[in-house]
Amino acid sequence: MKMLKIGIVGANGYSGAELVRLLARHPRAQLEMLISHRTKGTMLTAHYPHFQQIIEAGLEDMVPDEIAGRVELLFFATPSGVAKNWVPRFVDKGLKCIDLSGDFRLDGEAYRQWYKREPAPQKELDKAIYGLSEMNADRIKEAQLIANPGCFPTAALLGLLPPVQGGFIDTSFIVIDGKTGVSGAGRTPSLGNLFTEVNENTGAYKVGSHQHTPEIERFIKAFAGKEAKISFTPHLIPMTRGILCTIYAPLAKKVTTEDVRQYYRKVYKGRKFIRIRPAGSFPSTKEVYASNYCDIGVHVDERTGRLVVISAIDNLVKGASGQAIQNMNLLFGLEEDTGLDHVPVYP
Ligand SMILES: NC(=O)C1=CN([C@@H]2O[C@H](COP(=O)(O)OP(=O)(O)OC[C@H]3O[C@@H](n4cnc5c(N)ncnc54)[C@H](OP(=O)(O)O)[C@@H]3O)[C@@H](O)[C@H]2O)C=CC1
Ligand SMILES: CC(=O)N[C@@H](CCC(=O)OP(=O)(O)O)C(=O)O
Repeated sequence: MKMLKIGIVGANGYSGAELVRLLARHPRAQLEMLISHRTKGTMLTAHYPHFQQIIEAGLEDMVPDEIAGRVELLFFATPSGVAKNWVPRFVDKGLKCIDLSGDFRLDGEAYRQWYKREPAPQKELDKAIYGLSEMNADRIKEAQLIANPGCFPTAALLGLLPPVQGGFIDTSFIVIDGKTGVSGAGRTPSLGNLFTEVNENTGAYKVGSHQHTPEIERFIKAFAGKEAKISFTPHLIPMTRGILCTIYAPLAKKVTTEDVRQYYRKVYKGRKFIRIRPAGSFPSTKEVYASNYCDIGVHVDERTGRLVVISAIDNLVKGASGQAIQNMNLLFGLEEDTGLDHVPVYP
């Protein structure tokens, strides 16, 4: 069996280490190069002893010519602003790249506005295919460069797109209340992620200015053909993993909860990682913990004339590294769930 030679840039960050964890048991993946920045030259197990006797590899420096000779697929699990500088030279050499950051998800002008830095070259932005696996599989299969979706956009779009596509809701007034675990902020230390700041505490952040707002609006338009105006507010929750989005939108026609639920089932028929909850059941983050599932519950509120959608994912798996591997599987003609068929960890 031919193994895929894989490199991971940012292998000692949380999403990089999650790629390592999942790929270590992927039947077609060979972890050929683990690359980092400040920690290059050290062993991965020096940072993550849980990999002892499983992945005993060193963290290497970013040397483009060497990488191009050793790997055929390169994941970037680096902060936004890094991949855009490196991806062009790998794409030119024919490598396939999957970027977990926001560098290739927006058009240049929106990136400049929301990320406050210069965008990637237009040639690469034009090449990038948005990796929302359940909605874009045909294009992902043909891609050379995949822009892996953000964690909140994954939960929000998988929850929102079916009722937008079905014409069930008015897209001019969508409210998304997002909640995230602290691992979403990565392993690089910061004041706001100290135990004392986060424990027994909950608050909103980046109100009206979160970089995932234009990403969600852009891909509602791309996948459902509708202009949308969303109000998205993220909240930091004292838990390690998980994203829960509670979405409210005015109904555009008279429907029952069962009508809407049946429509979701039709849209996601055959999609292994989407679980539509039965009547009266709504997801929580623990029910998808450490798995690639996205669980969705829906409710038509007849009193207010609004649709309420609740979607839950694990931010590091379906919200980042799991979906990136799902896209790798699509890209290399493998079954979509290869190496990802994990049962959620509960409790
Ligand atoms: N955490 C999450 O839940 C999610 C993360 N993402 C995205 O994934 C990316 C990584 O996030 P996360 O894992 O949380 O971040 P971390 O802070 O945990 O890790 C960042 C990694 O990037 C490396 N790095 C930093 N700067 C450079 C550079 N200039 N060149 C090469 N490597 C560099 C670091 O290496 P070193 O430590 O050696 O300097 C480290 O390995 C981000 O773009 C994030 O937005 C997307 C969805 C969800
Ligand atoms: C808890 C926390 O801080 N989460 C991060 C997750 C976003 C992320 O990972 O950034 P990009 O998708 O834009 O690359 C945030 O809300 O900014």
